[in-house]
Amino acid sequence: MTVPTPTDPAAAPAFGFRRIATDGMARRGEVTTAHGAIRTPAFMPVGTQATVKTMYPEQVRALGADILLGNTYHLMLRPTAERVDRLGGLHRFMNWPHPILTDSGGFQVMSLAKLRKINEQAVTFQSHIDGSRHVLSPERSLEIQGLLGSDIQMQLDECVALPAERAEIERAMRLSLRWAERSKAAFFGKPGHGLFAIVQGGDDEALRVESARALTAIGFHGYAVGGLAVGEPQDVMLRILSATTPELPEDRPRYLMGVGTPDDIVESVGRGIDMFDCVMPTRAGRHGQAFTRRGKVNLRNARHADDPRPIDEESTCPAARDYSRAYLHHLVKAEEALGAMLLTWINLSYYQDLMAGLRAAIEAGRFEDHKAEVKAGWARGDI
Ligand SMILES: Nc1nc2cc3nc(NCCc4ccc(C(=O)O)cc4)[nH]c3cc2c(=O)[nH]1
Repeated sequence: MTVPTPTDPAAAPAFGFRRIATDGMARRGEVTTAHGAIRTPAFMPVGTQATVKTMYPEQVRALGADILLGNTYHLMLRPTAERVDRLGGLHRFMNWPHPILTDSGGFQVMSLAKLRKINEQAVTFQSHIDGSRHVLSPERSLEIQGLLGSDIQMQLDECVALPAERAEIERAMRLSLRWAERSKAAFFGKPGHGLFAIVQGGDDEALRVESARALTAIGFHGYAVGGLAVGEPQDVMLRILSATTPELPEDRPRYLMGVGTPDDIVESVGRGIDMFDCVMPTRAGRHGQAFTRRGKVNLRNARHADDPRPIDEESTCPAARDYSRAYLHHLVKAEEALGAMLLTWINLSYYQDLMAGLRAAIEAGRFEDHKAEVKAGWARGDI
């Protein structure tokens, strides 16, 4: 790997987080990175294979996204981190000159790879693409994320699906703690680049508190809550958040991995979470589903076949304002690519509008009122 030449410290701002306002547990903040600032609460569109599927990066930026998520697992297999590095890094490669967070690969290995084995040293697995064998250690994961040029790098961890035996949850949580120590020791830390630890502990509050306190004692630029959105009901996720976020430093960003629905996001912001990522808006868009201020709309449903109304005439998003439901229904039924493009645009625009509304409400000290207004919109049902 090319040894990362430390950029001129004066050139890149230090990695940082500042709280602008708080309202109960909800926080309005800003993360600063080498590639720009992130307004929080923030939603990160998922760009797994160096693209937010069906979207131009300029479009993603225009709808208000400050940061994208990339995946170590996918990019190490194809086109490989070394090739992306030779081509100038992930920002250059995908023409996204703004912040990028990369997941460390552990979760994707467990959900995608074949013949995977985990031990103290590393995860070994076979590529789901061509069956080639790979080893992912805490150190190799950060080497890959450094080659990609990721602004926020995640520690390698072990996430267990729920429900699970307490002994299994504890084993994985402790392994993740030891891997957090190794990650901190291995992190190069170019100016403006941060390393986030990941809290594990399943649905066990005591293990979650132990993990959060231990990671805080080690010290990281930010803290993710992992091991959720893995099949547990929303009330379990929220109970775990309520037990975990108070144990994390108030002056560092908190990132809830893989979450979630608009309701998950609103409830989690109210429990002190600052950053989110989820494939839901993009994947649902490719499957004919639209997220709107008045809830979800399934454009595959025949009831839309003659409906001339746009999805949301008040939206600033051209895809939500300038195209009829009848047309979207037609495109989806005909499996036309434009259907996936327009619905992905609609969904990401809605998620960014949701985040912008939450940020403004926290600044105005009216988070609870705004939460009630947003939920009332979803309940209207006249979509
Ligand atoms: N390193 C690391 N990464 C994670 C990613 C996650 N992603 C999730 N959940 C995604 C849930 C998910 C999956 C699919 C869809 C859809 O098809 O719409 C929506 C949500 N939970 C997650 C937990 C972890 C974790 O502990 N550690």
